[in-house]
Amino acid sequence: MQQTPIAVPRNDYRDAMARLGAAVNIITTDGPGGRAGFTASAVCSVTDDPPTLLVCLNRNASVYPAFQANGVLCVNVLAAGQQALSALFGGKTPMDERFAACRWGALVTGAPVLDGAAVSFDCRVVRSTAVGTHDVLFCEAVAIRSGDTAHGLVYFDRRYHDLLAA
Ligand SMILES: NC(=O)C1=CN([C@@H]2O[C@H](COP(=O)(O)OP(=O)(O)OC[C@H]3O[C@@H](n4cnc5c(N)ncnc54)[C@H](O)[C@@H]3O)[C@@H](O)[C@H]2O)C=CC1
Ligand SMILES: Cc1cc2nc3c(=O)[nH]c(=O)nc-3n(C[C@H](O)[C@H](O)[C@H](O)COP(=O)(O)O)c2cc1C
Repeated sequence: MQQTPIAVPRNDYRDAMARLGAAVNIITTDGPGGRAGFTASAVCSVTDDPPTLLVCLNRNASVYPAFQANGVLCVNVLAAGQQALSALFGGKTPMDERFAACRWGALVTGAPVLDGAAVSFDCRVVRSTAVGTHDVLFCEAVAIRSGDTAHGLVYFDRRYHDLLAA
C-alpha cells in the first residue's frame, strides 16, 4: 500500500536543524562582481579527490550576485572567540562595515582570507545546483591556510560554543 508523504512544517525542520551542531564560516569573494562576504553553517566536505567542499547560498541574499559574478570564494572557518564576526556577516550590515572589523589577506584566487581563522579554503566554484531557495556551490580548493589556534567554534541550539582543546 502506498503511503501519502506528510510534509514537515518549515519551523519544525528549523527546530530540528538547530540541534545539528555545525562549524561557523565566513564565506568571502572578490573580483569583477565586487567584494562580499556572508556567514554560513551549510558547508561540508564532498570529496578529497579533487578536494571539494559544498556551500549553500540563499539566492535572495544581497551577496548572491557578487558570488555568481566572481566564481571564486574562500571558506574561512571561525575559531573560538570569533562569534562576533558571525553576527556581523549574518545579514543587514553594509559590506564595508563587515570587512572593516578584522584583517584580511589573500592566497591564489584573491578571495579575502581571514586573519585568525581556524583554517581557510581558497576555492574556485566548479559547479552549482539550485535546490529550493538555495544554490549548492561545489568549490574546489586551490590553496589552504591553517591557523595557529587549536580552539574551534560550533553553532548549536542557536548559540555559539567555544571548543577548547584539553
Ligand atoms: N542554511 C541557511 O541558509 C541558514 C540561514 N540562517 C539564517 O540565520 C537566521 C538565524 O538562524 P538561527 O538562529 O539558527 O534560527 P532559525 O530557527 O531560523 O534556524 C535554525 C536552523 O535551521 C536551519 N536554517 C535556517 N534557515 C534556513 C534556510 N533558509 N535554509 C536552510 N536551512 C535553514 C539552520 O540549520 C539553522 O541553524 C535564520 O533565520 C536564517 O535566516 C541560519 C543558518 C543556516
Ligand atoms: C549562524 C548563521 C549561519 C548561516 N548560514 C547560512 C548558510 O549556510 N547559507 C546562507 O545562504 N545563509 C546563511 N546565513 C544567513 C546569511 O549569513 C545572511 O543571509 C547573509 O549575510 C546575507 O545577508 P544580506 O542579504 O543582508 O547580505 C546564516 C546566518 C547565521 C547567523
